[in-house]
Amino acid sequence: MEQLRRTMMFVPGANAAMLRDAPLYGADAIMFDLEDAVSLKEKDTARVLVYQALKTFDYTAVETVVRINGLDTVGHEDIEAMVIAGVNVIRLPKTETAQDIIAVEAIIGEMEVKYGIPLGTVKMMAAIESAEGVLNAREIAKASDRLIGIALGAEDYVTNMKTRRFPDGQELFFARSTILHAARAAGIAAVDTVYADVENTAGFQAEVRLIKQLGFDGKSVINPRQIPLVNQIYEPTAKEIQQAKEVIWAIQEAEAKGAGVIAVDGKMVDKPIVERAERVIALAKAAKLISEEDV
Ligand SMILES: CC(C)(COP(=O)(O)OP(=O)(O)OC[C@H]1O[C@@H](n2cnc3c(N)ncnc32)[C@H](O)[C@@H]1OP(=O)(O)O)[C@@H](O)C(=O)NCCC(=O)NCCSC(=O)C[C@@](O)(CC(=O)O)C(=O)O
Ligand SMILES: [Mg+2]
Repeated sequence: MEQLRRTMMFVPGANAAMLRDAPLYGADAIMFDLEDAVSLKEKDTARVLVYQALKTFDYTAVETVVRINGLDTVGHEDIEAMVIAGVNVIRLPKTETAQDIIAVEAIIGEMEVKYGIPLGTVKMMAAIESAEGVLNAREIAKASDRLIGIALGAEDYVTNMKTRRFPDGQELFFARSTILHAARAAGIAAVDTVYADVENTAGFQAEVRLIKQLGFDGKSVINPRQIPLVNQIYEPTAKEIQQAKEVIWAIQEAEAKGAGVIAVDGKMVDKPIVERAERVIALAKAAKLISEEDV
């Protein structure tokens, strides 16, 4: 079954109530934050709270991700606690080089051996948040078999680029395109950045439509209100599902007859079009819009 990564909700690690309620809002993944949403004096508290939350609450309906601190601060302690707690994915912020990934991977592996967890259980994500990271995106995306995706961290990125975020997102076009290409070349997910203005629904929807058009798998979000807005834009429509089914039925019929290229509704259907139709069906099944037996 296709793993949906339309919405990855940041949850500040030191906020106990948010940790408890986070799985109730329908995000595909919850990203517990030990990094920038946690003040320096709360780093240890947040680590303990997230550890306890992972051990106590029922997060089986979501993918669990923890954004750790860098290895130059308390990242090592974060990794150890999260591997024991059974997190699905560790996200490294501010990734600049493939070596950053290799260093974190080595610690995860060491912890899995130390605590008797099968090697390779804990997956990784890399957030790219600087010019250096964007320029190295290709090597970063291929640095480890544990990587399930790479993400853009645009607030840090625009700061590094000596600009700010604008409504049309032009300042992010190179970074988004580069990260997407790196992810696709490595066969992993591409996750877009947060949208800070929680009250601006129209601006948020416009950004989600743009990143879907570019090809991102989904977006990091910071507030439960943003989740249905993303999911709704990402969900295949009834018309798209019907068209996808017709393409698949037509190609199945053509193959049975030994035909090559065919037409559906006057439009040529070939291999890439069939692949896209199959993806629509896979996404519709993962979102439970149609049953597993359908098509
Ligand atoms: C934005 C706001 C303050 C608004 O507060 P408000 O109070 O107005 O929200 P309301 O809508 O009124 O809340 C209604 C109910 O939902 C609950 N609720 C809200 N948010 C929830 C949530 N996230 N998780 C669970 N529960 C939640 C709330 O507790 C309440 O529950 P209840 O009282 O029971 O009704 C709040 O959302 C919030 O703190 N967000 C997280 C911010 C954060 O994590 N930032 C760090 C990550 S970005 C970064 O670091 C940049 C980056 O690195 C990114 C990259 O790399 O991509 C880069 O460089 O770009
Ligand atoms: Mg950041």
